[in-house]
Amino acid sequence: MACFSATQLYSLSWTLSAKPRPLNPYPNSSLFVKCTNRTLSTVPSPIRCPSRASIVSSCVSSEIGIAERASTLRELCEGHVPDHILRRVEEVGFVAPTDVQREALPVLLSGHDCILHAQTGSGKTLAYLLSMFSVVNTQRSAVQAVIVVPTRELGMQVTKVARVLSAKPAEPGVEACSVMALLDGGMLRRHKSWLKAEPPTVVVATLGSLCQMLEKQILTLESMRVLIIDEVDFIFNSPKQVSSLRKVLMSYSSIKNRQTIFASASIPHHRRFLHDCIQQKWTKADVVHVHVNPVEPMPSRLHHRFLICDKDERPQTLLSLLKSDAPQSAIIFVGEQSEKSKKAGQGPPTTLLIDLLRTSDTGCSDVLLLEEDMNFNSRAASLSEMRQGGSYLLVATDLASRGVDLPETTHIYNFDLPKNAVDYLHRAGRTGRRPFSDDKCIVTSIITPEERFALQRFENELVFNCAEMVL
Ligand SMILES: Nc1ncnc2c1ncn2[C@@H]1O[C@H](COP(=O)(O)OP(=O)(O)OP(=O)(O)O)[C@@H](O)[C@H]1O
Repeated sequence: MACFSATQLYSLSWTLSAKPRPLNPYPNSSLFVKCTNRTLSTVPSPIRCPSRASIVSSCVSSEIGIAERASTLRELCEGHVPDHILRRVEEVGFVAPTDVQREALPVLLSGHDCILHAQTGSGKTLAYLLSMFSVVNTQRSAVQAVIVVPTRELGMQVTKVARVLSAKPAEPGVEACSVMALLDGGMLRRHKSWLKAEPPTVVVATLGSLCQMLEKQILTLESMRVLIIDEVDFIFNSPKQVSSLRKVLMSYSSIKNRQTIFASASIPHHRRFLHDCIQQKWTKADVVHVHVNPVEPMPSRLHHRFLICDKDERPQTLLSLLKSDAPQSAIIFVGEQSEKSKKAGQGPPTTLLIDLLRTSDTGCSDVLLLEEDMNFNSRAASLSEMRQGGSYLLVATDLASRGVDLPETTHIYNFDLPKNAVDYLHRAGRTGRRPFSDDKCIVTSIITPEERFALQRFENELVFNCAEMVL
């Protein structure tokens, strides 16, 4: 049987295949794939262990029954998730489950390891947080859950949602669940004392900071019940992060009573990933792949357009587009500055664009920037300004393309075309983030004639139609 290491797999440039793969390359592994059409397909289980497949299969089938009957999050979670958390979830306004929550929660709450694979903005965060709250014990003074995220921005967002849901309940005797954000750029010295003196129940961490704490043995994985890796494909594909992630997963694999959850809207070559999970013991062998909307990787309410112009006409084209669209709130994605342009002493393309937008009449008073080169405080300030409501134009690099939840965003503009289909999917997914809304959201790519072919490739890989527009 062919065997790939994760590094080999993820250093290859990934292409996202929307069609199910015709062959299972790993006939000896037991993979359980659960899709929205409620069919549970199990790839033939090992001859070595035939009974395990049937046990897991019947267990997951009965869970599907629960999901079919439940119309509220409470019905799905009652008996597993503490009541004060469920009340808080309802107060916040989450009553009906989204598709991924309906599909995944029965699997997660039964303790299975799980790969949550569903469209952007589909509510994967709430699914894994509810599952996490069902296993942690706030009476114990130990870190019992770690949520790994690729960026500080996503970490702050997840921490905020976790804290809102676990806010101190009114009833006496019920402990609030403490959540620590252990993120790059944070005050690690302060966190060290906090971890030693009064360990939080949950830690939301970027890999750099998490590994520092693990190496210094300020944090150990022994008391852990659940490890969640959000945007897992991004982390595996990041040369800076992949080796740390593999180390964490390897140490965690020796923990008894553990649950592992991976989440992303894109898991290219997911069968290989599942196989690696089992073979490398990142998950238990009965890991379930919850794959929602496998044939439609992007939300259908996104409308995709493109506009062709020469490279140096793009700034004026963008201004004309903004004038005609008059977006309430928009994100304009710009590519990273090339080495050539840096060496030539040119300013970063984001700064040039910001200057242009601030001096032009775009009808939008708040023009903000989010990119890697900014200091962490300025990055946080940009995000919090957008979250205060009102209208904004955000100029951003791909730093903003993963996980960032700004539900007010109605328009996405690709000022530079993303490098690949996966990046297109995540950029486009920064809009259309209200699960039960039919509001039209628009994704527009400004391309040169030579880039038309690349965009067409994205259309084929992600199964969507991009309509040409003229101004
Ligand atoms: N049951 C629900 N009812 C209403 N809104 C919900 C529900 N669950 C989640 N949401 C909202 O949906 C939005 C998207 O959720 P979330 O950020 O979890 O998406 P995601 O699946 O993680 O997306 P991405 O892959 O882009 O990170 C959030 O604004 C969240 O508050």
